Amino acid sequence: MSEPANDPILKVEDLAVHFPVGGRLFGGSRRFVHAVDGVDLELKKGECLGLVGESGCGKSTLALSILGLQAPTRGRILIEGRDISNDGGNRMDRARMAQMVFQDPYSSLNPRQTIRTTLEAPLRLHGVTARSEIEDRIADMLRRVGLRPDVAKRYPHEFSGGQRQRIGIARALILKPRIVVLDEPVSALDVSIRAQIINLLLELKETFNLSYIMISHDLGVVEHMSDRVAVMYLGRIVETGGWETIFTEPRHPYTRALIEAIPDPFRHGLSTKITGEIPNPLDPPTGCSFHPRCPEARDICRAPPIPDLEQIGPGHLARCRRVFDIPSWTPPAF
Ligand SMILES: Nc1ncnc2c1ncn2[C@@H]1O[C@H](COP(=O)(O)OP(=O)(O)OP(=O)(O)O)[C@@H](O)[C@H]1O
Repeated sequence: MSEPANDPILKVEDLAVHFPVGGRLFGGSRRFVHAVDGVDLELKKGECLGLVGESGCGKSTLALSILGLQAPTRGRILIEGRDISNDGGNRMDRARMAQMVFQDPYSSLNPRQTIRTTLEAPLRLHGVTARSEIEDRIADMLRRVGLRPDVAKRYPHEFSGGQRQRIGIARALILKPRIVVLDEPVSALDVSIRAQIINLLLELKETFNLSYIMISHDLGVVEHMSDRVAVMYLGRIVETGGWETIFTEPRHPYTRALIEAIPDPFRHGLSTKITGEIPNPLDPPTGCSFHPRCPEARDICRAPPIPDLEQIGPGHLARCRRVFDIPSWTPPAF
């Protein structure tokens, strides 16, 4: 993995996204889901940040805010130092800065459009109108993702899942964005071609000096791709650090449980399951929101307020009151 440069290309400061939901509390006040609740993070140039956590923890809402597709309730998003939190009028600029590769290559491409039309649309929208330039850029991008330029005249149904994901990657990169959000980019693909797509994404990151935010519930994929990892639970980051620190010395009991749940092929696909359900986000537990599922929870964990995200080592932060009291972690025996 290459050493990323130090400058942050993206800074997220105290970001919150609260969605109003049906029903009112006794007394008439509205109810809100706190999908993202006070997230701070930085993405350095050339870095891949893995964003992990179970379904419903707020990963997609955070990603959509970064892409400008979801207005924040509170906080700031700075791309290359510019606050873009509420500049909806600058969507065009934002599309040049940040793009997304979607999880499902089957539903993310329009079945009625040729690949050329799919790749041409963002170029035209951003003022590239000369036919020869459009042709050159489409052909170049298709080659970069490992496809022949003549596939441009074909339709999505003519391609396999892996080829469609290559087309999805070409669409995300055609405007030469600086940041790419990868939303579970290989989880819908055959296991046999996942490694090819992961390697392609790593190669393109170097070629175009991209910075990635990689969303996944699958820590196995994140381990391969990420320089740093942020673990989310119920709208908040509960642990963050370099990938090696997170995978070899996780300190938050939730991170440990996620790592222990990585399916291990040597154990015939068996893995430890995290016990209990994610709490109802409309009625979150007091104190540490993980305490009802945490094997290390004590009374102190149940008491308000919510624990802070505290530095526990170089570049390593965790949101756990018992972080220095709980036993050291032994990696699962493979
Ligand atoms: N538009 C919305 N209106 C109301 N609640 C929403 C909305 N979008 C998301 N939520 C809620 O916000 C919380 C976070 O959802 P989000 O989709 O961001 O989680 P996620 O971690 O990306 O999950 P997944 O991995 O399943 O995509 C969930 O409780 C979800 O039900």
